[in-house]
Amino acid sequence: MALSGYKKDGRELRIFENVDELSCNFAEYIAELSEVSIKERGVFAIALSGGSLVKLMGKLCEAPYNKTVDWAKWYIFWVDERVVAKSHTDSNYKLVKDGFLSKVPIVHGHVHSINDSVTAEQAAEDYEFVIRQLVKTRVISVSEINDCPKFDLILLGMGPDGHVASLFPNHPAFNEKEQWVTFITDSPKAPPERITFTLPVINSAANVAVVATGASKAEAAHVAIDGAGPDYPVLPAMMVQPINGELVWFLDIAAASKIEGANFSE
Ligand SMILES: O=C1O[C@H](COP(=O)(O)O)[C@@H](O)[C@H](O)[C@H]1O
Repeated sequence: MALSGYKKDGRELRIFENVDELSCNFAEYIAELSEVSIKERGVFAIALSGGSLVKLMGKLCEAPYNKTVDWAKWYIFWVDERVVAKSHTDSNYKLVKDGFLSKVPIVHGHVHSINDSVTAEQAAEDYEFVIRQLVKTRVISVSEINDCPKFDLILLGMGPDGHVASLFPNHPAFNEKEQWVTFITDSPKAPPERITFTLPVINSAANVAVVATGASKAEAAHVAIDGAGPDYPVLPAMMVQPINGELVWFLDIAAASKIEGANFSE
């Protein structure tokens, strides 16, 4: 049960005493959205980030979800990826494969990872092409507002600097409005070469979750949720504002400790 769950400026904040409780609620949230989407559209198109998020999805691989979720209808994408071999320890694909995909029966052909044998620029172009084909066949829905893909769910982690996906503060990729998938070759966090969904794609999703745990994320969570002060750049995390979708932040107490008005009584 969340210590605190409330709406703030159109986004729902769910704050948990510890990561175990957060993980339980997070799994329930994903399973419920999967059920709704499969009922409405026959498929569930979910885009995952890497980082600490993947471990926090662990309960989905356990009972009851391993048996109750309709895994055959899931289509998997990556919100961002490091341009390294799929077997490399820095690969978000490898992280998700080892921590999630290898534990649930998702159809191999429904797993859409990047081409890791080309440049970052080409990988971004190829990945956008794949997504465009799947929008045409409506495996991925389309936004009613713009021509962007409308993923059923986008899962984002947040770095201590307030980055989401591979959109970093003060980096030009953060302002990309035309492409669905862009690339960077100078990521402030290693490895330098990455591809990433752009903000218009993230903000066109039907549902977006941002997950942040630990004290190192407290300042960025405060700035992203309460708004930037004069000393702060605009953080990518604060620009996550789905146009026509639902946004939920999942935080543990440590990450939520600086949020104004966060109420930790049950
Ligand atoms: O580099 C990345 O970092 C973010 C945040 O990672 P975390 O370990 O601090 O949660 C992650 O969401 C992104 O996918 C990844 O490429």
